[in-house]
Amino acid sequence: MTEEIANHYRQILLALGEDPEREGLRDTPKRAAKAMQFLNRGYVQSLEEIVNGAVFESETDEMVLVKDIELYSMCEHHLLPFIGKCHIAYLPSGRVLGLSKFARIVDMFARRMQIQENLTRQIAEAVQQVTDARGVAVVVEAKHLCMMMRGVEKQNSSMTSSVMLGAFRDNPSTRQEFLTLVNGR
Ligand SMILES: Nc1nc2c(ncn2[C@@H]2O[C@H](COP(=O)(O)OP(=O)(O)OP(=O)(O)O)[C@@H](O)[C@H]2O)c(=O)[nH]1
Ligand SMILES: [Zn+2]
Repeated sequence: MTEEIANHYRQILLALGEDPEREGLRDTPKRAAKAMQFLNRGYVQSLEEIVNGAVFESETDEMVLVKDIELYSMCEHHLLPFIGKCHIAYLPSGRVLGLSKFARIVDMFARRMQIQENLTRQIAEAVQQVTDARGVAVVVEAKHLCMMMRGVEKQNSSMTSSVMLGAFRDNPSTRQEFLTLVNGR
């Protein structure tokens, strides 16, 4: 599979007028293929595998917030990166999720071709699924290279997307508490 992707990169370089056999580019198709596979490895992961049973019984029913999870994803329209942060909160109902697993869930969905809105929803639904929480809130803030280095060329714009499930959707004070915690840096 790496070899097949590398062959396509070789064709792209040729079509761009480059010489894929020149010294600096000789290994580039293979490197680029490996990099692209890495950036899309989320397709070959499953939620069960990454959570790996790290869901623990707990009496707590207070909001848990994991803030500033770094996020690197690929815009499915331009195959260019978008880069940002993800904040996840949930209201446990008898079970809590291992802390590192939030970052792993973010990565599993970010390492695919995405648009930010779908990524945000997939993260929220996965956390809901594994914790069976009373509510889940996810905010993603990201900068899209497709808007920065090409197209409209806006260097300072960023996009914020959110998904609120359960109590975060139904209860304005729960939602407000979350937004205050996220914005209070
Ligand atoms: N909603 C949303 N739009 C995105 C995301 N990533 C890229 N886009 C947008 O997808 C749109 C694709 O628009 P098109 O007009 O088909 O493509 P284009 O001609 O390359 O558009 P420009 O970027 O405006 O030059 C653009 O407006 C992008 O800014 C994302 O995560 N969410
Ligand atoms: Zn794009």
